[in-house]
Amino acid sequence: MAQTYANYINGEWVPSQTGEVFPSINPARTQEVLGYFQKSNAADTRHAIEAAAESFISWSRVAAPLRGEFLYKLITLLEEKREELAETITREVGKTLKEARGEVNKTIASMKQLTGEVTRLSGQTLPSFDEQVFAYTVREPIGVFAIIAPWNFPLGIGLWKIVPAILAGNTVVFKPASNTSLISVKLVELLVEAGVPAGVVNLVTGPGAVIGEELTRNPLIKGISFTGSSEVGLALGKAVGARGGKIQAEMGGKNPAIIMPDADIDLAIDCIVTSGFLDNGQRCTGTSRVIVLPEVAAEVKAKLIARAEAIRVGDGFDPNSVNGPLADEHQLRTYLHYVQKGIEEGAKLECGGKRLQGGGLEDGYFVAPTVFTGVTPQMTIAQEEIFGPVIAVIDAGSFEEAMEVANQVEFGLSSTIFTNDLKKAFQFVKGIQSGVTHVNMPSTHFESHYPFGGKKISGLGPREQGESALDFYVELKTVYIRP
Ligand SMILES: NC(=O)C1=CN([C@@H]2O[C@H](COP(=O)(O)OP(=O)(O)OC[C@H]3O[C@@H](n4cnc5c(N)ncnc54)[C@H](OP(=O)(O)O)[C@@H]3O)[C@@H](O)[C@H]2O)C=CC1
Ligand SMILES: O=C(O)CCC(=O)C(=O)O
Repeated sequence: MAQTYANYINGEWVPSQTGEVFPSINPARTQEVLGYFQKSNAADTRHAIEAAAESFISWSRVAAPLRGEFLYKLITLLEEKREELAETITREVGKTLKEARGEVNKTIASMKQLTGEVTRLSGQTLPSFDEQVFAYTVREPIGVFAIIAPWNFPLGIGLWKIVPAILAGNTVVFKPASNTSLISVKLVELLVEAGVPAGVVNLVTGPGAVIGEELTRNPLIKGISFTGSSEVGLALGKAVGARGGKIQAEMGGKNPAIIMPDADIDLAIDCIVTSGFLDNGQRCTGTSRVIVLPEVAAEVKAKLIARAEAIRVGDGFDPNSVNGPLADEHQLRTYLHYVQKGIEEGAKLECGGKRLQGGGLEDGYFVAPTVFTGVTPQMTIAQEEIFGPVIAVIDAGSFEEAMEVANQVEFGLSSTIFTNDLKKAFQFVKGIQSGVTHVNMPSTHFESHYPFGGKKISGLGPREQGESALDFYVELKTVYIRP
């Protein structure tokens, strides 16, 4: 019988007032329950919010450099438990062990980047018009923040939201994605072991809509940092904004890759396979549209299809697997829905497009990497985020048309172009409507010391990561002093 895990409120592991639990399962073997978690309600959420509000009084008064002390211990713990954490991620999300190790490594890099931030909580001093007046700005903590994290990078995204929030002197209520509750409990255990005081980080597991409603309505919550679907993120932004709260939402993408006639095609294909198919395309920065110029269209299509067909899908612990299963049944249904949509709307299904169930894959959410050609920019599979291993290849007659197609979506997170023409590369960088962009690189490439976030419906609020990481969690105070 799998273990039952509690919520973490005010420094104690406590059950939900509902008395109910829900399972988190292994998407590679759906009968395997990894643990049972609290099915929390509004009252549990209020309990966590009130504990966080009480702790804010003392935590916000701790000198900023001292608040950062826990981070050194946290990094050591992440390094010591690297393999155990990666294995938990593979077991719960389905991604291969190699990808899971990559997530842990990126998380450590991101935490290292944040170590100096508490001593860089700088303001400005500017000369006043009055020579008797000394004026400056300070950055102050705000109160309790809600952290709502997704399942695709449960350790990384959870920590790169929680840690800046508390470094800045705030306290948090953390609501992880339900299907990654186990790794999220482990994440909170690490913060506790690293010495984060009681009440500073509070964990509430359970249904997003129920917990989300209380987090959105409760005036003690000063802001919400969210990563997930645009549908939920935009709704949260509207609701929390209506009562004067803050929102930072990192949402979906429909990221284009343009392939120019002069591109190194093999490099382009390598990058697109990495960014579009690995992790089953379950990345907000994943390439889902390949826009190709006529001179190289046939070569690109043939090579992309061959590479998609060669991807080996299996349990994430099998060293021969390149892709594991999709994260859950919802993802499987979404994938099958969009495949059907693509066929119905007249795109040509070149490969994949189906659930894989033979040879030991019977009991998991395994699917085949999928390529559609003959896709037009208006088709649903060219417009909506699929978040699965599906690439839509769109033909464009010229660079100008390719740019138009690339920008003809509601999303604006990441993008890439493959070309050796410097002029075209700069034209692309200038004209593309995305928060992150690349030249001759995968659209998923990401380094935690640069700001990260999207334009259009891909992002709301200040950027995460880099030197902007704490911006969302502080307010400026302007001080004028006449001694
Ligand atoms: N930008 C990104 O990195 C991500 C994008 N997505 C996109 O979203 C699609 C659906 O995935 P899904 O996991 O359902 O995404 P959601 O946006 O529904 O979930 C993301 C997080 O929000 C929580 N949540 C759900 N509903 C609410 C609500 N009403 N109020 C507050 N919080 C809520 C979820 O909790 P719970 O798990 O309990 O529902 C989870 O913690 C994917 O197919 C993909 O397109 C998904 C994940 C990450
Ligand atoms: O690449 C990463 O580390 C995670 C970025 C992210 O949030 C995503 O692509 O979903």
